[in-house]
Amino acid sequence: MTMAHPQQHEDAVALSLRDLRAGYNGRTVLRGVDLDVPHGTFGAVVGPNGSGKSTLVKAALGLLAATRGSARFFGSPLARVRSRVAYVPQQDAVAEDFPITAVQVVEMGRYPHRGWFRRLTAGDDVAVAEAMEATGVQGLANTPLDELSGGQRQRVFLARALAQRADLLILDEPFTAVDARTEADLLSLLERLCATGVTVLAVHHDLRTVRDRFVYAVLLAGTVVAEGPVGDALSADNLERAYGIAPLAQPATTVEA
Ligand SMILES: Nc1ncnc2c1ncn2[C@@H]1O[C@H](COP(=O)(O)OP(=O)(O)OP(=O)(O)O)[C@@H](O)[C@H]1O
Repeated sequence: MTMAHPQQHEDAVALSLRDLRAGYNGRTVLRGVDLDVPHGTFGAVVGPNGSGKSTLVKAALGLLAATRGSARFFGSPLARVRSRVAYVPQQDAVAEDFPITAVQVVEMGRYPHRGWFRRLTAGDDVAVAEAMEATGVQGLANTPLDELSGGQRQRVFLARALAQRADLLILDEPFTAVDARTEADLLSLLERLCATGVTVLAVHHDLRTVRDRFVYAVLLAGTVVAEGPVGDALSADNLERAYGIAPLAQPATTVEA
């Protein structure tokens, strides 16, 4: 029997996972995942390559069927609160030959509020324009997606999530294709969003950035090794348990996870 989600004030916990298990083709890659991501936190999911970070995100969002366990968002199944949860997929998951312009991608962020077949309102147009400005892609509005660089595309998908004005933003490796300056800009943007009460949960491989900039971390290695305030979750002991080495003690500035 799976553990029940504890009675929570619906806005205290943005994402709650209980005994989540998921995998591919009969192979389990994630098991026994219990997690409570506090609402309003700036959170990262870290762990070695293949530790199940993307799998966790996809299973939580129902993009991959969990083989056991459950996920709740703000105390409810995702279907009940879909407009409150935005997702920025890993860029290699985005079809490059999708015949669509940048602004059309960002407008998709409004569909959870409007439905697919309703015209966008003036309010939707404002949300789209603000999101494109915040991510610096307003000049690319009419450029086809397949003509954008990887970094530009990443900004456009972040703009789509911002346009949704969701309460929880889940991002899978949002900084992989962007340069250091853009990463710093986007991190600041996410921090500002967080300061307005939005929960951010980003899969991120750079442990130093996570330690320096994030507040909350989930450390994964096929299951949750640690979860909580960054300083506690990423303790030397926990990192050693997850990575088999003490990554932050290494001289390199980043550790691929
Ligand atoms: N579509 C898929 N089909 C089969 N196996 C998969 C699939 N996606 C991921 N896997 C496997 O599941 C395991 C976990 O993958 P996942 O992408 O969740 O790891 P990750 O922690 O996000 O890795 P990385 O840091 O390399 O992005 C890996 O062994 C991977 O090979």
